[in-house]
Amino acid sequence: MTLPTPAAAPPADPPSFGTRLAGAMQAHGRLCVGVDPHPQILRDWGLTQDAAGLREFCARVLDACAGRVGVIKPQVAFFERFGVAGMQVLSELQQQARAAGLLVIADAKRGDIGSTMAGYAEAWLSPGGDFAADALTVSPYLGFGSLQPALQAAEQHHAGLFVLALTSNPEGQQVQLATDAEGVTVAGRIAAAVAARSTTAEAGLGSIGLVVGATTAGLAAAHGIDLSAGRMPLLAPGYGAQGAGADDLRRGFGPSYSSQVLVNSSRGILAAGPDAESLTRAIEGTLEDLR
Ligand SMILES: O=c1ccn([C@@H]2O[C@H](COP(=O)(O)O)[C@@H](O)[C@H]2O)c(=O)[nH]1
Repeated sequence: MTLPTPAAAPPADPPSFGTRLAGAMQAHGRLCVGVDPHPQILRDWGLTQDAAGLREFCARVLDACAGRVGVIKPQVAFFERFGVAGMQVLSELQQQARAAGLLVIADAKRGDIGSTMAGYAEAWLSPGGDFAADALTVSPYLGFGSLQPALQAAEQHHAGLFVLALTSNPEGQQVQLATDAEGVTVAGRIAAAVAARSTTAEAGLGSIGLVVGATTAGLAAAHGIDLSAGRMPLLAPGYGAQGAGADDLRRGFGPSYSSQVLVNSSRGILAAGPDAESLTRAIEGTLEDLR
């Protein structure tokens, strides 16, 4: 008699992005290093303006980040400018970073009508895809509802989204602080919509968060925007090169700072390179400043 082969146990679901992010922040602090290979930074680092220069830049940044920070945020624009070869380097960076235990937030700021949004979500969030990331930045300015396919994909793939709410650039306020008939700002409506979607079922943080600038966080309270609802992760660019300091972050985010805020610094860290020791010192000094 042949015995039936026992059914293999289904693979366990990975923890949600919010759980992974909370763990990474607990282990390594609240710094996200921005991987922004600006033309000037490649020049300053003595690297060529091509895919080879880009690849060397990424290898050095990755070496400095692995084991020291929990999260990196490649700026897709600076890879895209080198065409297919640049995007190949981005794909390699994302895969190597994730294999080294870093979370990767792809800063691609995607946003389109729903049917097209599904294509973007598949490209950036499907596990096994060339550009698979832990989380993606998205723009809600075609209407929050247009992000529905990305919200679904994030849930299906245990990934995260950071929805632009109150961006770090001053020009953003013309749109983001405009008010509707009830006097509620556009950013406030987006924050409320994200908070309603944020799932905190596992531990710590939700998986759908907001981008709120380190330079603009103070405007949230001034305009009645609740950033603490739903324990949304808050990605805060604008620290360092754009002028905001740790005091601005603490004041601007108030009680949300200690539990929800992941601070991005790109040029502020990269300006210390290419010397590995100086890069490491910049990362460690920034981690200390943000503690
Ligand atoms: O509101 C936003 C959203 C995204 N960014 C991006 O973050 C980095 C900031 O770089 P720094 O060199 O630290 O200023 C960059 O990739 C931006 O595109 C942002 O600045 N503000």
